[in-house]
Amino acid sequence: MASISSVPYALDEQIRKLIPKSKVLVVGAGGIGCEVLKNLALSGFQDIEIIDLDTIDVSNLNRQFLFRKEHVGKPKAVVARESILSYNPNIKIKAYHDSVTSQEYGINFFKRFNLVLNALDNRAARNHVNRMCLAADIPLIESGTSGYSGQVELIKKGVTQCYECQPKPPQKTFPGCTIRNTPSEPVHCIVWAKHLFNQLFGEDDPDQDVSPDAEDPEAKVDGEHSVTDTGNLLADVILLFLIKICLLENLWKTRKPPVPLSWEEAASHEGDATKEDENNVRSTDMQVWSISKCAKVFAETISLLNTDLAKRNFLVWDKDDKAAMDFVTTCANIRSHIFSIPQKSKFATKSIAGNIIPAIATANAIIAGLVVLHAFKVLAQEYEKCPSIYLRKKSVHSKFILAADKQITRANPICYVCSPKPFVHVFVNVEVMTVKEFENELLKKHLNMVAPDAKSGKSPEFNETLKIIWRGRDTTKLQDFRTHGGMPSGPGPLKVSNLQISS
Ligand SMILES: Nc1ncnc2c1ncn2[C@@H]1O[C@H](COP(=O)(O)OP(=O)(O)OP(=O)(O)O)[C@@H](O)[C@H]1O
Ligand SMILES: [Zn+2]
Repeated sequence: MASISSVPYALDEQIRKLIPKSKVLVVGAGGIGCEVLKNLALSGFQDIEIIDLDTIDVSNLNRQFLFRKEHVGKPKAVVARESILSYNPNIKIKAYHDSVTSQEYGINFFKRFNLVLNALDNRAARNHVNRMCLAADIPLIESGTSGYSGQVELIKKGVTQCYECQPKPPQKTFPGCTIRNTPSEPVHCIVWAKHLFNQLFGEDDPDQDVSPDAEDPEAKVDGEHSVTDTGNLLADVILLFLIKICLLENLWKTRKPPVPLSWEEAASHEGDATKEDENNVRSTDMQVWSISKCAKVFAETISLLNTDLAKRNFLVWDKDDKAAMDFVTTCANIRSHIFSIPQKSKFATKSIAGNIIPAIATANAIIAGLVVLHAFKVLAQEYEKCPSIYLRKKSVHSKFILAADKQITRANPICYVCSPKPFVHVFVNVEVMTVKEFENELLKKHLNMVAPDAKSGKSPEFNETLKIIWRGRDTTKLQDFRTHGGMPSGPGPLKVSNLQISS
């Protein structure tokens, strides 16, 4: 038998020497983040920082194994740090309970690390870290899972493509807080309605709790507010979820608050219904129902589902079951109306509801393992050995669940984020677009421009370099925007020196 000293090391000497000297930032301590942190600790990293904005929810416990029942309600980053220290008390590890998009975490914050590992669940935060790492020239390993699928990708300025080099399909998963507290799109209300169906009629699943999340760092509730027991399921549902959400005052400082809707109002309200047209021969499933119709169908469906439930232990949601689909359509539309979100037809709701994807612990573990294997190569600056790797469900065509690109993917030369001369050509109708809309719709929503170092005043390039060419038009409004438009120090890494606006 070979003695321990003769067993070869899994990692070569160069990497073994680099690991304890490297400083790593992990962004997100959720499903992938917990696995990544454990892998880092067990492979000898000595200097780690973690940032996560969320607190621990019961629904996280089945896969975010650094957290236990007694940690529910506590900040993920703080508890993750404590759990990692129990693996190895000698690690230097710092936790931030905050959003990585906050102005405190600007370019200078990122420059302190040798490597950044993303373990996030939303595109806005990913875009932000992408830009920060490009600006600070720090390698970033980007990762994500969606059900049984996943992906790991290296982003290194001047070597690989960046997170924003290619347009991405619409996002399919949503942060829990958005579903429970701050829906802004029809899909958020549809996911919520589906979870509510399971909570009322299905098997108990803490992952699908629809109660407003008072632990959301954006929210704050003063005291406990109990809801009177009306003995009426419909009224209970509306009261319980609406009163609570309206009480989370801090959520509504910068957003339009939800407007509670009583049962009486709902029964007579028309809402955003498709205009009734006597010549309209389209099926009712293709039309957006009025709120009064939603309320009527909702009440009928509840009684049907209750009768069904009396015969079985629980009901299983199925998009092809009429009552289940009527419940989700009407419930999602009533919630959308309350939150001033456009309503959807039953047909559109069905296609969205059929596409909702569960989180799979094993997929997170596999992806996190690959993240840390990539990290070793990045520390040795072997970037060419880090092509993107994809995890996918076993298919009839291939017995492999992992596939890697043949080589690293180079940057898109016209990427407006990472190309050496970023260029954005925007067409706007100056007769209708206001400066505020320009800022909110174009700069923030589409181009995702924020001012990360505004507080520290360390990224003044936006005002200096933004030149808007306003062909033959009155520029007064846009000059106002440049000087007082609320973007004091600009988008940090995204230089828009030759942004052109054409009417
Ligand atoms: N802007 C941000 N700054 C810091 N952390 C963030 C930010 N956006 C998201 N996160 C964190 O990224 C993590 C992503 O993990 P994960 O996808 O497992 O989400 P989750 O909310 O814990 O689980 P689920 O969405 O499945 O309920 C979460 O812990 C979330 O709080
Ligand atoms: Zn790019």
